[in-house]
Amino acid sequence: MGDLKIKKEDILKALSTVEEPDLKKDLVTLNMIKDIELGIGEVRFTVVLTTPACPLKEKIRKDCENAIHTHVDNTLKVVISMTADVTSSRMGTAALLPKVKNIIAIASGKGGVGKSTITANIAVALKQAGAKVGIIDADISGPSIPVMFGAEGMQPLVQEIDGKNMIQPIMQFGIKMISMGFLAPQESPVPWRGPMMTQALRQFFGDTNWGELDYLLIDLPPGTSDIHLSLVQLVPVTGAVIVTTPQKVALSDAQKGLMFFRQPQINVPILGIIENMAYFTPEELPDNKYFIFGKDGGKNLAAKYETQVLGEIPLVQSIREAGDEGQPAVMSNSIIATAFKETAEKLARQIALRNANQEKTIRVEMKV
Ligand SMILES: Nc1ncnc2c1ncn2[C@@H]1O[C@H](COP(=O)(O)OP(=O)(O)OP(=O)(O)O)[C@@H](O)[C@H]1O
Repeated sequence: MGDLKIKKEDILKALSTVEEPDLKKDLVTLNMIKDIELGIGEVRFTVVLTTPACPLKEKIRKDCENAIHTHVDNTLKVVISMTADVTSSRMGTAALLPKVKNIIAIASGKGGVGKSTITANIAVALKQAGAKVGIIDADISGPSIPVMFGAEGMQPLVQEIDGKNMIQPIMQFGIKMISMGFLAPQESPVPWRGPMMTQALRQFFGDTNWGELDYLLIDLPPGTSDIHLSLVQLVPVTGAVIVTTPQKVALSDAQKGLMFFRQPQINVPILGIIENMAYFTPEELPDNKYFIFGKDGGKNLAAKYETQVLGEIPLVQSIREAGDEGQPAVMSNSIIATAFKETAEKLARQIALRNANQEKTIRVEMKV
């Protein structure tokens, strides 16, 4: 029977047998256990995860419960609170946006493969999991984010903060966002030159009041452009996600996009590939899959470049409709929502892993 003889040390000892499946260290060493409280016949504690969108949440919870039942007392009631403190790739040293923990570039080779759709849905999925999320629509000359969030015509306020005029991002569905679509009339025929686009991007980072964010997603224009170069020069980017369809032409362009980030002078890690329009499915018959753009293209690309597929999103009419109506499809209650949520979880996991590895590298460098 669980009673007062049980000590916090017994609980910690039991929990030190539970391994974080990705980080391959135990939860106590990783400092993930907080606020242990012992009551009569029960123990309560908090597990602090590296992301609220942790796909292994339930496994970790079960493993903790089993460890206490095995090593302490099998009649003890175990009450676990799960919270998250998102790890940062930026180690608090960044001059620009020091309170933004992770900056994620969402890129594609070819246009129209669904990059903005993926950005919008991943952002909502991360927010739904409990993360603080922002989006920069870096497609300066062809912004889609305002439409996808039903935010067309909204105009950001400008507020003076510490003597500097700062743009307040638009807040829609709990996500902060900025886009040229909020700042300039979209019918304008004026062509954007490279330096003007770079200047706009600079403003999105430096003159916008982002506050604290766990994930800032950057919806890049298709291909590789001045904007891509400006992005990596402006801020240390945590990692890039490549969106592609399984089609041959899209894949060869995706490959170029991927190689851009891998160049030694750019050196942005690839977090994974999202295959969009992986197959067509009529929503009422989800088991019927038609591979109209080809099959396994994303998988093969991931294998060739030693990265992973974060998700395979089907081509479904309601995804297009949701985009046009300004309510990302992940907000509906459907199998599509699940596909986006799982993709967001896999991405969050890769970010946490990348940050853990970076920490290791820094520690090793410091020892030398
Ligand atoms: N999985 C999907 N199922 C159905 N429609 C989709 C899907 N993904 C994207 N679409 C639709 O395809 C069109 C293009 O998508 P989107 O604007 O996201 O592409 P993009 O890669 O950002 O384009 P670009 O970079 O050229 O602006 C949109 O109308 C969108 O609603």
